[in-house]
Amino acid sequence: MTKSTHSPVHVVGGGLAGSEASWQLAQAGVPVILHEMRGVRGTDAHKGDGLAELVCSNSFRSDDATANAVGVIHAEMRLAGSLIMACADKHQVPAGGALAVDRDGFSDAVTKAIEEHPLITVVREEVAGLPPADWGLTIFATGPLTSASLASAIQAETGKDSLAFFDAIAPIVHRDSIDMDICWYQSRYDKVGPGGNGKDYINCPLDKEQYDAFVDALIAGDTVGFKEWEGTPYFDGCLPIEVMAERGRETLRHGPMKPMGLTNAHNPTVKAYAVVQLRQDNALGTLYNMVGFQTKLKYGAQAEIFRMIPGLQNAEFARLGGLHRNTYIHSPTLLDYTLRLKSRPTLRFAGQITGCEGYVESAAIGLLAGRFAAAERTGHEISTPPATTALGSLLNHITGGHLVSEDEPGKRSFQPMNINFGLFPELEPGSIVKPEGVKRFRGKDKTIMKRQLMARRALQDCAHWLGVNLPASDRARVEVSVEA
Ligand SMILES: Cc1cc2nc3c(=O)[nH]c(=O)nc-3n(C[C@H](O)[C@H](O)[C@H](O)COP(=O)(O)OP(=O)(O)OC[C@H]3O[C@@H](n4cnc5c(N)ncnc54)[C@H](O)[C@@H]3O)c2cc1C
Repeated sequence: MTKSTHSPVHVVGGGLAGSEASWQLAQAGVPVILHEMRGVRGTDAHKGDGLAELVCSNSFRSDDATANAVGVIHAEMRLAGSLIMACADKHQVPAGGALAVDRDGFSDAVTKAIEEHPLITVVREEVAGLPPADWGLTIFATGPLTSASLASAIQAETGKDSLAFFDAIAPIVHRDSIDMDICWYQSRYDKVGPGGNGKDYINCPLDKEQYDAFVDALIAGDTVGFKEWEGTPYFDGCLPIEVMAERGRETLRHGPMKPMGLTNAHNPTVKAYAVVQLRQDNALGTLYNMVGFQTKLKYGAQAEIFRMIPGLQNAEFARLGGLHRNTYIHSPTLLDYTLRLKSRPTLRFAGQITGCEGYVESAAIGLLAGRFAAAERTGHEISTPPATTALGSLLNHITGGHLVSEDEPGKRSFQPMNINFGLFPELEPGSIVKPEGVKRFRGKDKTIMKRQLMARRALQDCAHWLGVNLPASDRARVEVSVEA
């Protein structure tokens, strides 16, 4: 390892995040020792030894940087010199508007670039505990399938409740798609919690007929099974909603759908038979999660069944529910804004273990962790991305943009999340205006324009942050055009 006067940064895990973090460090002139256990020890999902192996689908999802949050984060990562995006672009296979890759070609390209970089040394070994003090700056990017011994060591450092082994994810809905002519704001028994005002929840009322139809649909809905190695992690407070429905018709009415302590603001004299509650999910108030609605229903079935709930008939889901094996830390309480562990600031976390979700998001957080560690190692001030960018929005979600809820003090309200426009700050009031010459400017057109404006703002702010010019390529296009 030559040509650098800096001491190395250690990166643990050579997946999407660890490879990207290593690349960013090395490109900034900082030597890296990358520890990857595959080669000596496998995981339950990876098949080979290549770096950045895609464990399931070969898609990086939408590549539309003009109106899709995933496309925007692709474009921002390209601006920041991402290795993962460069290799994905080089090994792209046809997939309509999505960016899909030849998985072996992609992983081989990442492995070659990392192994041939003069400042990176790859060591094939399991890191079974927290590093010795002489390692200095270290990034943990060991992913959703972090080895058991390392997970125990992280848990010992961060506390029993700070590491989750399963996602128990309730669906998250864009607030502006909820019909407030049917729903109303109210906390159960008007309870005022810390920072609340007695109106912290959105409530959706069901009468008996609607409730019965909903329970029937849940019981009949298609579900996804657990993989053999995942086990069946049902534990108290985390039963899938369809399993509760199967246990008895009234179970939900006495559980997550209980109507007690709530009065329908639109119809105060009629008591709802059951109520679905949604709780604010991000500090911006743009996203709401369906309380207690973790589920193993297939995605298509979820959207259809949850839109049966009065007020959610047009619901747009920022993410659907699930229950999966996934190791992740409670980042909002554990990490600072530059992804450092507060209790031990020489350690950073990156990738899915921080509570982001998806290949692209994991690589994006790896990119940030690598840049932050490089700045720290080279004695520069750490520059964080503006909150208006996709990178900044995701970082904000991970490190603190969530809410600590009233009745679940803190811990469980942080859920892994894909990038989506609900994580972006709202536009300036008055930004969305009917284009000249357009006769009908419907709600759908406004939503499209909002996304386009958020995408444009993100790319411009990201280019400014990085000190680069936006390329004139289609991918980084920022024009706004609303079709009516
Ligand atoms: C079964 C499954 C399917 C998924 N499918 C998709 C999908 O289709 N699309 C999508 O966008 N996302 C998917 N994900 C989610 C997620 O985006 C990916 O898991 C992604 O690879 C996460 O990137 P990462 O770099 O954080 O972790 P990984 O890519 O998993 O990389 C972590 C690396 O750390 C290594 N490691 C672990 N412990 C140690 C240790 N103690 N010492 C040294 N090395 C260690 C592992 O071998 C691995 O190479 C899936 C996740 C799982 C578990």
